[in-house]
Amino acid sequence: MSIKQALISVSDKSGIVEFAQALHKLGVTILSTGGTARLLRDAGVAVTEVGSYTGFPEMLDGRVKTLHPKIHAGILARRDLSEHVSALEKAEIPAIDLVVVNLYPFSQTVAQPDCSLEEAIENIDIGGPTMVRAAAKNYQSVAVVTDPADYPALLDEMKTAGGEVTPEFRFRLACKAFSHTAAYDGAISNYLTSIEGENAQRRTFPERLNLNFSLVQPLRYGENPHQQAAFYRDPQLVPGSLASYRQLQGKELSYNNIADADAAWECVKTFDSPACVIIKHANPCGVAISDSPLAAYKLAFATDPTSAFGGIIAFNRTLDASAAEAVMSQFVEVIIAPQMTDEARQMLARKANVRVLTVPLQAGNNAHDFKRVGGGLLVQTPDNLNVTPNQLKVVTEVQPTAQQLQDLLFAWRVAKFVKSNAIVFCANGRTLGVGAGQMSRVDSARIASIKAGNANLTLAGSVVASDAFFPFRDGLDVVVQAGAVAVIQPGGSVRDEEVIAAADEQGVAMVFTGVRHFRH
Ligand SMILES: NC(=O)c1ncn([C@@H]2O[C@H](COP(=O)(O)O)[C@@H](O)[C@H]2O)c1NC=O
Repeated sequence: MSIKQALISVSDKSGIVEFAQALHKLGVTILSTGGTARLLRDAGVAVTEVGSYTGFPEMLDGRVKTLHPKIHAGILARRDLSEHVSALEKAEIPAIDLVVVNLYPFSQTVAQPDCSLEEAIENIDIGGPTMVRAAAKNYQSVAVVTDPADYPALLDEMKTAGGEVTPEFRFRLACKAFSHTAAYDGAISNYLTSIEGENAQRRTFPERLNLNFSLVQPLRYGENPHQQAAFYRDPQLVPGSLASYRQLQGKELSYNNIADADAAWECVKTFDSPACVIIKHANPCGVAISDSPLAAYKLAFATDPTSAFGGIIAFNRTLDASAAEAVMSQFVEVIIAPQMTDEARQMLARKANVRVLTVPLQAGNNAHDFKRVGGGLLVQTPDNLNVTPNQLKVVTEVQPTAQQLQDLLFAWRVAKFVKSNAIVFCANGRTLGVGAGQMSRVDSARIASIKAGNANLTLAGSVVASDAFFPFRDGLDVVVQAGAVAVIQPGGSVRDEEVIAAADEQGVAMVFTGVRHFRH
């Protein structure tokens, strides 16, 4: 059936005038609430105010506007049931065929640091969700639009189908409407269960945590082929996050591709100089900074050419043709950069299967990290701490040189992205050997030095980072014997004295960060 009467009541008024004008041209009668009606009338659109339509003026500072049987019966009546149709006729209530509503901006209001509880409560929309839910429930007869982005598609449908909207489109709109009210109520619950005290102070973690993510795409499979998987993203896109990727070419991204691409992108983003990060199985197997993407790539690759095979490679600068050509000479699963030159894109296009992503280089962090455990969810704030040179404490007789200090900070940044226990040897802005994910720190130290040897890289004169303190001197002895002359670690072990003495005994410099970077 065609749309004859619409009710428009929106807080976000973007695009509403043009939309209402188009509806009016299509012969639709428009009902509207206070502010929306004023805006439409001023733009020359004929509207009937809800108060005069119901004969019941808005009251209680707008708390009651549309909450009236004439509105809700008009929305909820089933057009396929003669009893409903005749009940409307008997009560002289015209049907409402289209509901265009978006809600009071609750999330934006409570995001203000000085938002009071009273303000928050006043921004809980009551009449809006009631209409949205009514219209969505009755989607067989009513179309409901909660997102201005859907105005053009609705108009297109109406224009091509003589004022009608297809049942499929109405169903999709209804799904979106219920998701809209669910997210809205979730935000209210998160807020109310996180406040305490007279000043509505917010705790980081609400008593009820309502999460709201939207499907980007189902994935072919999960971590293994027998597992099903999908990728969801935060509807409030975090600036510069992997989820804002654009895929320029290549096969469909897999579950592991996305997880590794995230590790690569988060790591490469932390560097200011041109950097390249190569990830395998969630760990960096090569990281370097240099004066160009090509130079950084070559150094990163040389850390561990064997492991780099089939890696995920990220850059923090525009990928140019020379870097693209070099990367294409190895087997690579995913390439990520903020932009690509046209020449680089042509170069990459020669291997059509390689997945190529661009992600805007912006600073942004997830508010929370999540890890699922049996029957529960671990939630924490992200590890977005970066130590500065003045936070470092030299604990040995030998001081690090300026170059060593730079390399120690570089090694420390890399170690943050290596699974614990992490040991990272570096020199001159590049990794030389990475020991990752071992149950003992001393084994990680041995593995890192073995890997450097396998890649024909000398550790003589290198620096080394340990993501957490050395519990005994044995780990330190291994890295010093391998050639390290300066060490960065958090400190804080009960045996710090023993470890410092070991460093002094062997004439190496050691600095404490006072911060640990476990990563599991
Ligand atoms: N109280 C009601 O009956 C009611 N009916 C609609 N609203 C909301 O009022 C807003 C639009 O108001 P206005 O047209 O006055 O700018 C919309 O976000 C809509 O969801 C209401 N407001 C709050 O509950």
